[in-house]
Amino acid sequence: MARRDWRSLDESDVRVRPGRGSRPRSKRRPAHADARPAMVVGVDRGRWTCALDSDPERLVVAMRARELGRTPVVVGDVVGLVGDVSGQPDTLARIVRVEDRSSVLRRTADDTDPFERVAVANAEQLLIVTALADPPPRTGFVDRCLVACYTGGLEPVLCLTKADLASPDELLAQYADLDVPWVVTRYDQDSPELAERLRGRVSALVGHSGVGKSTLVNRLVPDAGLRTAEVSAVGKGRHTSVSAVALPLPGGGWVVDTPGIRSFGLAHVTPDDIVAAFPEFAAPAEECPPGCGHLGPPEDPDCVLDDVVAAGQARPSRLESLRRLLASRAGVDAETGDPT
Ligand SMILES: Nc1nc2c(ncn2[C@@H]2O[C@H](COP(=O)(O)OP(=O)(O)OP(=O)(O)O)[C@@H](O)[C@H]2O)c(=O)[nH]1
Ligand SMILES: [Zn+2]
Repeated sequence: MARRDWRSLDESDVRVRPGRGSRPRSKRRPAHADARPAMVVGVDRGRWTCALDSDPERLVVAMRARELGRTPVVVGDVVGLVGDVSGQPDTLARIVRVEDRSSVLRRTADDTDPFERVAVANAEQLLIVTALADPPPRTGFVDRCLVACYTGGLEPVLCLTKADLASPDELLAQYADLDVPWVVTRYDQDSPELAERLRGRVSALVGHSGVGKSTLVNRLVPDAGLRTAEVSAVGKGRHTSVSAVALPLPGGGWVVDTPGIRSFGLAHVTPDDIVAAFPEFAAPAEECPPGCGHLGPPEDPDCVLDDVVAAGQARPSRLESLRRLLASRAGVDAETGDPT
């Protein structure tokens, strides 16, 4: 990446002209110092739709510059653009740099692509959309989302829909020990609380089919369908599965819808990555035998985390929650034993 090259310059790259003042001049200037910052809001077959200065009204279509090499560029990425950034029809800018990411969500490997790839970059929070009924909540799915958040650097938020059909109390009780923020919604009412939580931030949304995610997005983003068509293949009559699309919120901020993403890739996540999200267990876990999965007996009979609870240094329910997440990483629903 151009920016890395520039950062890695050392004294030998700087030439001081003798007798001409003391201003050092670098032999190589940072490539494309004039590149304009933009956020990627949609990706479709070798074309990236970007919002110049993160302004949803200034969309620019870009291709990747050859110098980027294989650096992946995904929705949410902050990129540097050069060339024609007018956004006029049939113009094409070039992406010359991708800024470091503050968070990542990986999609699971599937039949068409055996690798877990980053699907969304730089989202601050993940809205885990789950219906309270019809379809019934799947805690295995929620748990996998939580693990993806803890290891990808996002704040999780439980978004419980269809509150007109069932009470959230039972589900919330299961997550009380994890201190996950939550909002409850229903399609016949606005949720000022949710709007407030999303305002000015980049939030990814994930949920199974039928939980009411489209209903939610349509309520939050005026012209959501039109916007989606604009930045994806949908409007061109192609039937490609859209990986992710960033939609602007009227009050500022973005929601990143993730159609086609059913779950997140956790194959790269280790048990210790998950334990790190539990401060009271993270340090003691270092005393566990090498390779301990921290599940406790019978899988991990010498795991010390049980001792932490026995010594009164952590609540038993916290260890239960931690172990439920550890089990979800393995792709097995802790409740039903079914694959998630
Ligand atoms: N009772 C009730 N039904 C709802 C609510 N929100 C959505 N629904 C209904 O649930 C069904 C699914 O809603 P969608 O918004 O299409 O769900 P989705 O998650 O986007 O599902 P896909 O489009 O399949 O991805 C529709 O029939 C909605 O009318 C709600 O708050 N209460
Ligand atoms: Zn252990």
